[in-house]
Amino acid sequence: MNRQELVGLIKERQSYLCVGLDTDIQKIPKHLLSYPDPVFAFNKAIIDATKDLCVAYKINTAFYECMGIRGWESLQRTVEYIPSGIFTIADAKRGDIGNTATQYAKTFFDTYKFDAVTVAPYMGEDSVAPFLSFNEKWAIVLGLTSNEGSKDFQLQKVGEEYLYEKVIRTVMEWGTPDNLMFVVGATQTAQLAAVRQLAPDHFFLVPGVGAQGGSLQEISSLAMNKDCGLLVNASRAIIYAGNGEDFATDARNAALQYQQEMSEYLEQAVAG
Ligand SMILES: O=C(O)c1cc(=O)[nH]c(=O)n1[C@@H]1O[C@H](COP(=O)(O)O)[C@@H](O)[C@H]1O
Repeated sequence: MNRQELVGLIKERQSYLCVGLDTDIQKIPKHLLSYPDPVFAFNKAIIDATKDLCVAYKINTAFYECMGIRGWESLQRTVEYIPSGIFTIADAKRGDIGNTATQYAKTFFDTYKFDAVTVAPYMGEDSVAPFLSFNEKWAIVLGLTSNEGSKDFQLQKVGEEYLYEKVIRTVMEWGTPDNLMFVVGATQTAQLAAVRQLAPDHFFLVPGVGAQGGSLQEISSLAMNKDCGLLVNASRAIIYAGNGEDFATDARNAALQYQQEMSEYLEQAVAG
């Protein structure tokens, strides 16, 4: 999916919600365990219940890889089930030397047909470049993450600036706002305005609302740009909103709350 299509989808749906399919077989409702592929059965119900409210789904590959071949099958069924026209993210946080990175890019873009992959930039340009060489595909590079450990490296000063600022500034030279996004954690309130100033045109994938306590209101007021420029992810707060027979209805209600709030912020941005 290209940028124009993504921006159009956000406008049409009045939503910048990304539903995170971090599907843990230990946490899904027990009645699904008798299905041939319980993880896919869960994801299918969540997708059916939320597909008109979100603009993206993020599949965190860890939750699938840990189940071996069965997990990869659930992942494939899930990504194929997501309606075309919705942005799909493989949250795989890959990063390796160039020829290996090329194989990772082929895995997620060619074999599984995702629109985007999350990429860890620690190994430098040759590890990121292969993800930027596919038409209408995206690398979503870790910029400033939502977790406590972001203090260990990302928020250390390198000369006058934080390491994360140096990373974002450098990585921006490798791609364009048409094929490169950054991960920016919703919990990083003090830094949100600075990150937006650093990368005014890029989309940010923003995890950390819901279970990690980040505020949708804050991220929206501090980091929205003229094209919205945000994909805000919530995983546990949506997919585990309920745990009974009607878990999908509970997930829909949680997603609807996010979407309604987002539509207000989009309106305010247009008005202001
Ligand atoms: O790249 C990510 O998606 C990511 C980056 C980050 O800084 N923080 C973060 O939580 N994530 C992912 O975003 C999701 C957050 O899940 P919830 O906290 O349940 O909404 C998980 O899949 C995390 O792996």
